[in-house]
Amino acid sequence: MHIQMNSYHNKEKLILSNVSKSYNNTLVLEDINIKVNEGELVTILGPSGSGKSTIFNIITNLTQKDNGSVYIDGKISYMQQKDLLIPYKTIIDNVSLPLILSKENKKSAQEIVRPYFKEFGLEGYEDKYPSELSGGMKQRANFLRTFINSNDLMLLDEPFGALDSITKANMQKWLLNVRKKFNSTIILITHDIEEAITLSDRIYLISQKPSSIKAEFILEDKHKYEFGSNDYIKLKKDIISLL
Ligand SMILES: Nc1ncnc2c1ncn2[C@@H]1O[C@H](COP(=O)(O)OP(=O)(O)OP(=O)(O)O)[C@@H](O)[C@H]1O
Repeated sequence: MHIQMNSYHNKEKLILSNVSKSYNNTLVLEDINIKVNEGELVTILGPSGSGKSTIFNIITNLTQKDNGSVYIDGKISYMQQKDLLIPYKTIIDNVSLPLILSKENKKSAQEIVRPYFKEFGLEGYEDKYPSELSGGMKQRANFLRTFINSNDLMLLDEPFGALDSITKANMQKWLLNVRKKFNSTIILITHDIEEAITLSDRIYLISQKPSSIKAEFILEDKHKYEFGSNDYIKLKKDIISLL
């Protein structure tokens, strides 16, 4: 079980140095440099096809890099873009899966995950099936399963991409609260500029073909970037001008 409640130490949890990748002789990622500190929420922001998922696949070893190095301190969990809930298993069984895979018996796995259902807005849905949940709830269940696997270093690929704008806004607020409570380290992929500004401590802007990091934005004083503030509008303009 890897749920941790760390305090912020400014310790590096992930470093990608000069990572490059080609597919069929086409350079997709060129000299990617990314650093993530403990307790940070860092966003990789870029257009579709710019290689964002490939970065996550390299971090998790699903894809081999051609060059560069990857340093990881801790246990990674990965929430991929697609909904991976198993349709014929209940929500509690879906969420328990990482523990069962690490040899926990079903009953004790359920005892471990059950207390989190309230915090994740899933209370009362333990014994339902994925098809009985709304899109937002399914994503919270997906997120809880990822969190149960490890909240040490969470990789979230477009976690709210498929949601309507109201559900998305609620989920963003909810993620910020959960993240503050558990001090998780999170790297999140998005192509949504507003989402990146709302959620991030830091944003890496990735350009296209071949993809490299075009800019890094540090949002030191988060409350200055509240929706519609001068800093928010200026940052959005700066990002758009670079895309
Ligand atoms: N296994 C693969 N074989 C060949 N090409 C691939 C493979 N995986 C990704 N690519 C190509 O690499 C590029 C980057 O893909 P990737 O999925 O990483 O982008 P992305 O930024 O995550 O896009 P999206 O936001 O649409 O998911 C694309 O041009 C894609 O077609």
